[in-house]
Order: sequence, then C-alpha cells, then structure tokens
Amino acid sequence: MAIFECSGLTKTYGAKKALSNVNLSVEKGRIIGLLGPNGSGKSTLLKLCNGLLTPTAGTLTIGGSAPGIQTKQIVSYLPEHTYLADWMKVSDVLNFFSDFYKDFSVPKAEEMLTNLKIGKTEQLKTLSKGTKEKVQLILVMARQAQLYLLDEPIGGVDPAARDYILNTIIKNYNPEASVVISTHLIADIERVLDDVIFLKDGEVVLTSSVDDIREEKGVSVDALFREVFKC
Ligand SMILES: Nc1ncnc2c1ncn2[C@@H]1O[C@H](COP(=O)(O)OP(=O)(O)OP(=O)(O)O)[C@@H](O)[C@H]1O
Repeated sequence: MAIFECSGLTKTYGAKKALSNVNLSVEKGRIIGLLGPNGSGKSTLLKLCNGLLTPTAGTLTIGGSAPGIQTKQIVSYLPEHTYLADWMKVSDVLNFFSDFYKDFSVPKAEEMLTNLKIGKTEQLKTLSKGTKEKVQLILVMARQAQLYLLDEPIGGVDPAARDYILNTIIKNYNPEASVVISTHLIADIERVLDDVIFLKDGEVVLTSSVDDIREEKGVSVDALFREVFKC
C-alpha cells in the first residue's frame, strides 16, 4: 500500500504556479530523492504533505488520510528553515519533542547526540548553524514515524557529518517506513536512495528506481540530473 499519494496536485501562489498537476505514489519501505533545480517546487510539495499549505487543486493523502492532526502523528518533517527557539537548551528540545510525540525515543536521540559530540546542556543560540541543523535532524529521526519528509537535511553540515547522518537515516528507519529527501547534494546522497523523483518548474519529469537509472541508462543519478537540467 502507498504511504503517500497525490493526484492532480496543483499549488499556485498568486499568479505563480509552484506545482502543476503532480501525480505520485510512494510505497512503504523506500528512500526517495526529491530532486530538482532551485524553485522547482520541492519545498512546496513537502509543505503540502505536512499540511502547512493547502492544495489549489488535486488531492493528497498520507496513509489514506488528508494532511491533518492524524497524519502529523505518522509524519516526521524536517522543514527547510529552523523553527526551534534559540533560548532552549538541547535537553529542553528533547523534552519538548518527547512531550509532543508519542513515538519519540529519547535514548535514540541521546545516542545520536553523543555520536555527533553535541552536549545536552548547550543552548541552541550558542551552536553553529550546522550543529543546529544536526540537532534538528536528530529530533526528526528519533521518531518512529511512517513517513519522514526531510527538506535539504545535509545542506549545512560538513562531509563527515553527512556520512554519519545518511548512515543514521538508513540504520534508524523502520523498513515499513519511507523517507523522502529533498536535496541538491545528489552525489552525496545517491548511495542511500531507492527511487528518485525529478521536478522541473513544478512538474514531475521523471520517476524511477535508482537501479533502473544505473542499469538502463548506464549513468549515476548525479550525471542524469546534470543532463536533464543542463542550463
Ligand atoms: N510564499 C510564496 N509566495 C510566492 N511564491 C512562492 C512562495 N513560496 C514559493 N514560491 C515560488 O514557488 C516556486 C517553488 O518554490 P519551492 O520553494 O517549492 O522550490 P524548491 O524546489 O524547494 O527550491 P529550492 O531548491 O531553491 O529550495 C518558486 O518559483 C518560488 O519562487
């Protein structure tokens, strides 16, 4: 059964069409790269999935329901911008998440913090931008969700931490769950992907498994992306 489906999904901001007639189906147990140039509609799609925006036209379901209170319990979302209050300590945000989400695992979050050498007593405002991003991703990945929506999760972090984070994503997630990752860092991330979705000017121009791209086209996802989106 699909964990996420949309049909005829369209979103306009005033006269600007950010997504146009998007039809997608995401199966359980897949890691999917949501790829496209700047302004192609990736964040808009993830915000629609999370109920932060409402569609202009079309339908969208997660686990069979429209985005709402019910779907928030099964979706773990990493937004493109940080939303945590700066005065909080790392331990405060752990408590906050643990109060808010029944599926949040404090030991799992603590293990990831230790591995990335982030102290629980540190205040968010004293952390570097990349470290703050790591904390946010740890919070999102420490939930036992059915669908993880990660909007550019590794953009701000150094290459060594990227590897740890990607390995964490693979290791941590339950095989019944799916992960959608929007990113420009395709070469870094493609080893963990099962499938890709290419978006261009708000339209889906390709959906494929990564194996098919490698076997049938004989190229990497990164190389295919550069070919499809050549400026
Ligand atoms: N609040 C808004 N008001 C008006 N236009 C918007 C708004 N948010 C996004 N857009 C426009 O919608 C289009 C899609 O934007 P979106 O942020 O979804 O793209 P993206 O693929 O995530 O881009 P990037 O890779 O740069 O983050 C862009 O043309 C953008 O300018």
